[in-house]
Amino acid sequence: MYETYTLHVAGLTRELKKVRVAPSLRIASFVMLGDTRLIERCADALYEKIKDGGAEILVCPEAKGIPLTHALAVRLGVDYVVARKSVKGYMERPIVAEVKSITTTEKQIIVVDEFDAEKLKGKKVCIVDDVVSTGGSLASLEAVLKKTGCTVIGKVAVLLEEGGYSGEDLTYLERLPVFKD
Ligand SMILES: Nc1ncnc2[nH]cnc12
Repeated sequence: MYETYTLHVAGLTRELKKVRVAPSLRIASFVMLGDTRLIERCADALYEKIKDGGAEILVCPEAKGIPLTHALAVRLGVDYVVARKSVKGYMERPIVAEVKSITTTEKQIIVVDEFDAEKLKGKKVCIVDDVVSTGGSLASLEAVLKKTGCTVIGKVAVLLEEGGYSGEDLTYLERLPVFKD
């Protein structure tokens, strides 16, 4: 049996499973994939916070934040790019950076290919993610984006997890604790 953490976000309540990610660290697992009501409500709430920010395109790291990014992009009337976590066979001249993550022990990468880089070039970009924890994915994504010639004008997430990222430059809805036991 799992213990749970009760999350209140965007007017909804969800029970998150506490899962162990290290010998003395459990996180409350936040998976919004497939939860249509939660995705839509969070997109509404984030839209209200960033609608006047001037974003011309959104970027999200795959995978859990993709439906949220789609919902937010529709509200803003813009397109989005999904930064992938592996180099695909069809990618031309991929731009790659390494990622350090709280949930994954293996080495991870983040990658945008030339086709997506072209969409981003010269644009005002807002990065979207479901949870920001250590900020590792954000930092790697920003390193990749720098090489595409776009300008990151904002960063948004549903949750800021107590994982080391200051959150000063992040627009988010709620904070999420971690459990050191
Ligand atoms: N609490 C969490 N739930 C799901 N994914 C995460 N990534 C980092 N922290 C997370």
